[in-house]
Amino acid sequence: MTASSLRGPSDPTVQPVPASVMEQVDAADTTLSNPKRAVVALGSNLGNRLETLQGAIDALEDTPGVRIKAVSPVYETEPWGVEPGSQPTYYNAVVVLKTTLPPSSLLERAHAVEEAFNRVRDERWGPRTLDVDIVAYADVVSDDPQLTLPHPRAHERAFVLAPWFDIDPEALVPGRGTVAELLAAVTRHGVEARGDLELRLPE
Ligand SMILES: Nc1ncnc2c1ncn2[C@@H]1O[C@H](COP(=O)(O)OP(=O)(O)OP(=O)(O)O)[C@@H](O)[C@H]1O
Ligand SMILES: Nc1nc2c(c(=O)[nH]1)N=C(CO)CN2
Repeated sequence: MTASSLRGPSDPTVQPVPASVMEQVDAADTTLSNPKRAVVALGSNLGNRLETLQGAIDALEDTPGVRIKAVSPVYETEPWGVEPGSQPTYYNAVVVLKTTLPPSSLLERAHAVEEAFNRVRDERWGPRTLDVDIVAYADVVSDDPQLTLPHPRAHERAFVLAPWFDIDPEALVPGRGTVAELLAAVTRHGVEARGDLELRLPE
């Protein structure tokens, strides 16, 4: 549907469509014909971590309007933001995908995938079977607390930047700089590549 097909001035029973609604309709049209690139970070520190990360990748790929384009190596990482030794280590990975979903729908899907893997939300940065964060969506910058883009802490997390750099060394964090320079500025202590483990790109 285009803006002009909705406006139809010849029918007097048709109410004018507010400009804000038309902007949303046009934006959705543009997204549908022009898939956007998004970067999603995955983490798990409870249960079978590798199986859970693979399950999350497969579930994302099973989403209408989502195609996974690249899957990073697996990193084993010390829990960030909590007392050292207070939680099991994480497995972390990053995927790059193309999507026709708008950012809010991609987040909804991310939450549904977390729930499918029995994610419990209690304490902040508590241990979890699965965390699915939207790291970046095209070049969108937003401070909406429901969906802040890029992710407000991604630029300071080696467990996000290192796997992201591996699959897209030229990547930019909108408003922050290149992944390469951000990665050079953070400590990689406690962030180890697990070359013996592998996540598959869905077929
Ligand atoms: N870019 C984003 N990706 C995922 N969630 C986000 C994002 N920006 C804001 N949020 C909001 O953050 C809320 C808390 O998310 P979550 O429980 O995954 O946080 P967390 O993983 O414990 O911590 P962190 O946000 O530091 O990774 C979500 O309900 C979501 O609405
Ligand atoms: N190493 C590591 N630490 C974390 C992680 C994570 O994925 N990996 N996720 C968190 C909340 O999103 C908090 N701390």
